[in-house]
Amino acid sequence: MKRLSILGATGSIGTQTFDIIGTHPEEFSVVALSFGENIERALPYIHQYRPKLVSVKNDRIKERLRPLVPSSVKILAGIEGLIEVATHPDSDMLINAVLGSIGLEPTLAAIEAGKMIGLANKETLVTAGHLVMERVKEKGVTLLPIDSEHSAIFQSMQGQDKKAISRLIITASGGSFRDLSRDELKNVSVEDALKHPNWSMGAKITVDSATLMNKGLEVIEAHWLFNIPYEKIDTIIHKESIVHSLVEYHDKSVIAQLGVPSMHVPIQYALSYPKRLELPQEKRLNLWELGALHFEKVDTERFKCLDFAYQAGKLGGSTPAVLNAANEQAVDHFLNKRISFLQIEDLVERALNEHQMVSNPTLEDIKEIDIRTRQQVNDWVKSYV
Ligand SMILES: NC(=O)C1=CN([C@@H]2O[C@H](COP(=O)(O)OP(=O)(O)OC[C@H]3O[C@@H](n4cnc5c(N)ncnc54)[C@H](OP(=O)(O)O)[C@@H]3O)[C@@H](O)[C@H]2O)C=CC1
Ligand SMILES: CC(=O)[C@@H](O)[C@H](O)COP(=O)(O)O
Ligand SMILES: [Mn+2]
Repeated sequence: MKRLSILGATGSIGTQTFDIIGTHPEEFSVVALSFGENIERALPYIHQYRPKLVSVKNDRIKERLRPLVPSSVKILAGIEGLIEVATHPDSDMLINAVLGSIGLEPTLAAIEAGKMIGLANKETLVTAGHLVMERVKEKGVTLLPIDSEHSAIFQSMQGQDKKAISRLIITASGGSFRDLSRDELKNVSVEDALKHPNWSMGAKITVDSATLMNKGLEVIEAHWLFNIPYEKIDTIIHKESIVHSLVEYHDKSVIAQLGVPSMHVPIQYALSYPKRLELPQEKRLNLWELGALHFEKVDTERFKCLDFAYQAGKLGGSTPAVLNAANEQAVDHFLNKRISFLQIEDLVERALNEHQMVSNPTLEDIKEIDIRTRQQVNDWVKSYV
């Protein structure tokens, strides 16, 4: 029985993690979980799995939750709570599915506590990949990808000679606006941005998918996870999201992982690794139903964020943390209808241009840069209106 801590339990990844736990109750239990504000969604999980510890976004939510759960459940709030969930002494593995750079510190704390980690929170590696991977190595901790592309790459590397990898090829659906012209992108709505063609995900990552920033974040995530230079990481548009990513080897052999677009598969693989459990509720991939799979080059003229991410990744130091913070804040403004879709990339570009890079940032540097960048973006947005 693997005992789990889950951050972001009420989100898209969090709830699909519970689907897997529910499918294999003999394999997994939940000792601690966190969520933000969605008490209604969290309550059934708390009552069914009886975690010892629950953490919420703030004291207001904590007070609302207290009378609704058994007194034996300890309730915490804020970043301290996330860290306690991530490092709970009774847990074997952390599933980090919280949204945003707030996920970094709990990941680092879990590594220090020697926990196995299933990582959906890509912001952890984007903001501080150098710190995270150094500690992973030193502590000998197992860090397993949940992001579908990284799970595909990881699966395509099993049993292979890692030194013989010549290229990673990360597939991108192209997002909600894949076929729109630059001119048409000027006036797209939030509602349209949230209509992802293939995946049902949280709002922020769905917008990132539409700007192609998600692919940019994934390039940086792959660089750190697999220790591959940026020059050897390619991206390609694949509108069906069936080939989840590919690994090319020196002998030009290319190994890929395929499947219907469902996060159940990578979540379960991380949970059960190195075992493969049955996944009866998931659809089979019948290629004959699709007939054809399509691939095309990414148009970085129409979607600038992917290039920004490559540039930030290559510059390194504190630059990816700025990219991420500016993007998180800009997407939040877009979702709240304060800025237009293309202003997301303007704000990210401006933040990158104004940043004085710190070459080997500490956790404290990164936290400070994250706060400062968000403030800058907020000030710029205020000046727009
Ligand atoms: N969704 C997907 O298919 C994929 C997601 N990912 C990554 O996984 C992560 C989660 O994404 P997704 O599940 O889509 O996001 P969601 O927005 O669906 O869920 C986010 C979760 O984080 C919680 N949360 C948000 N802010 C806070 C906070 N300040 N304190 C505590 N908890 C908080 C939310 O709580 P509440 O809602 O209760 O407020 C919710 O449980 C992201 O890093 C994303 O990039 C990666 C690959 C695929
Ligand atoms: C499911 C998943 O892993 C997402 O990150 C997905 O990749 C988003 O799709 P695109 O960014 O390719 O549109
Ligand atoms: Mn992904």
